[in-house]
Amino acid sequence: MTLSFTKYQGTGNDFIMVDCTQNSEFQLAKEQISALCDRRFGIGADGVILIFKHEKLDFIMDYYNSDGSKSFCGNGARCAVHFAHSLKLFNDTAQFEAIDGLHLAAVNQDIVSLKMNKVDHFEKDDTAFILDTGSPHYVKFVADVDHENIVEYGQNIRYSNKYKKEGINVNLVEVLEDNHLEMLTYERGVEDETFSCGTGATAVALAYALVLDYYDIDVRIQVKGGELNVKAERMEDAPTTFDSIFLIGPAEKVFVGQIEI
Ligand SMILES: N[C@@H](CCC[C@H](N)C(=O)O)C(=O)O
Repeated sequence: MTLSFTKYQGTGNDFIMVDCTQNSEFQLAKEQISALCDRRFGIGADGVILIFKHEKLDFIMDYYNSDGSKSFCGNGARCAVHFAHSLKLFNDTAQFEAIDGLHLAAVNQDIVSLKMNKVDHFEKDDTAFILDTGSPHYVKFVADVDHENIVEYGQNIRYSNKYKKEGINVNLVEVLEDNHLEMLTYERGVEDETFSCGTGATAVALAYALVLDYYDIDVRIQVKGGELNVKAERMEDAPTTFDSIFLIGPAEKVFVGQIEI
């Protein structure tokens, strides 16, 4: 069978998009997803996203990591919104369903602003923060990310007894200046460093607010593939709760193609 796809990237986190709006039964096996994402023998990507029609909303986003596992992906969602916009599934603002529930988003040229779901608790693991921003994240502040080996560090945490069953995404973050951070991410499901992680950037921004006791959050975050912006509000009467969380950044169509699967 010939599969038509569109390749996207959002700050270097890259995805294979498949328009399934005319084929609600379409699915890919785990082995097919891994083969498509393979950077030597396939198209190459961190994940695959299937876009389906929704009865009431603008679309459904079905995200798969490169190993075929499912989760929510913030950068993938921003790219999916840009792709759905190019398919004319909505005008300026979108409402769509993903694995973690409903999301709102807006497109302005190549910048996509994505509303993330409320985060109402966090945990500490020694000095690291554990937050679920649609996918689970381990956030550790370090003095200088340039001196860190994120793959080695990430694998040690992700495959530790505590996390090996469910897996966790691991982020190392350096504070460059007030409200300006730099981060590295090791992603479960890709099992490697990625150039960016949207749910990770969101977790990092919330952890930063917890450390500095900030309530009005507006943070710029340098990732390997560019820059993301996270805005959020921390509730004065419930300080472990964050709402009105927005992940903002570029999403770019890279190429279109067809491949035999
Ligand atoms: N790159 C993503 C996160 C993708 C999901 C993650 N690998 C997991 O399995 O939890 C993002 O931009 O959020």
